[in-house]
Amino acid sequence: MLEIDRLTRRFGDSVAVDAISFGVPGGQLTGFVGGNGAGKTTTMRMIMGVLASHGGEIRWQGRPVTAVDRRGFGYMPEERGLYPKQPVLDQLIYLARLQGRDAASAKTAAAGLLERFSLADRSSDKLESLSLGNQQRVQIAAAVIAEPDVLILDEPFSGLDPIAVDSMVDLLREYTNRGVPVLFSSHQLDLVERLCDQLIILNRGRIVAQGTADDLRNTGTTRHRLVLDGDASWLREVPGLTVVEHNGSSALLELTGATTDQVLAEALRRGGVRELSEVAPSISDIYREVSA
Ligand SMILES: Nc1ncnc2c1ncn2[C@@H]1O[C@H](COP(=O)(O)OP(=O)(O)OP(=O)(O)O)[C@@H](O)[C@H]1O
Repeated sequence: MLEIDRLTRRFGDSVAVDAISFGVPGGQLTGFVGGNGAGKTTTMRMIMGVLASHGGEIRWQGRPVTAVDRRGFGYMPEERGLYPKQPVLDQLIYLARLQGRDAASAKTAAAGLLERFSLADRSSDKLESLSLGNQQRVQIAAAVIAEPDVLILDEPFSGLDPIAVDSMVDLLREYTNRGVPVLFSSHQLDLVERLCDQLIILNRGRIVAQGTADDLRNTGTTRHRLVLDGDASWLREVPGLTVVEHNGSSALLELTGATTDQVLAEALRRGGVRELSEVAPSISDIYREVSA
């Protein structure tokens, strides 16, 4: 378990990360979401020790993390970090050797990862000659080449095509199945909702929501879909509800005082009702609610 305890970082007078606490349990995929400038990258940099913290503690397996522990952490930084002018395979072999592998096993591991990401035929090409998505795949390979104990990935899915997203997902699952804690940031909320065991939503340096997707959905506002025979625009005049969306005979409602029975009775009085159903909030809805 990786534990973040009241972690804080300032830049000048502004507090980029404000005493945040959360755990990244082994075997779980934890998604880190938040708008631009929310503090995700800053937090990940502090976890990796590439940026000093101004307060709080990071613990790995119950004690303060050390430089030696961090050598076993795989990291994909936001600024990426491989050499554009070096051949892809050589860079991965170099990284594997830095982790103490012998030449033969470093080459096997590097070639295996390139194969897995369908890049075997680009092994001797310079990184910069690959498309951005393929460069991204190599960066991911670099983060996992040493078979890390912890994985910290800053936007690993950005720029990936759907096939590459699937191989990335398989890879992350492989690590969580081995018991590795995985923390990744993303702006792709649908993906985060689908994948993560736990979500952490950050806003202006603070955690504003945390839990499983179901936990978060339960805290969000439930809405109602009402589909009528005729036009639904009269709903805008009804007290005790807000029309969130209106399209012809269909409306998405937030009840702010009115009950479903009252809405149904009024709708029936005005004509036919085809549907009245509860709509659970999506993670995007919750994200908007807590980040407002
Ligand atoms: N080196 C730095 N010097 C000054 N301010 C910084 C520095 N790094 C980050 N910040 C500030 O800290 C805040 C958090 O930035 P951070 O990059 O951690 O956000 P983020 O959640 O990763 O955003 P994004 O989704 O845009 O990558 C921002 O206000 C940013 O401007």
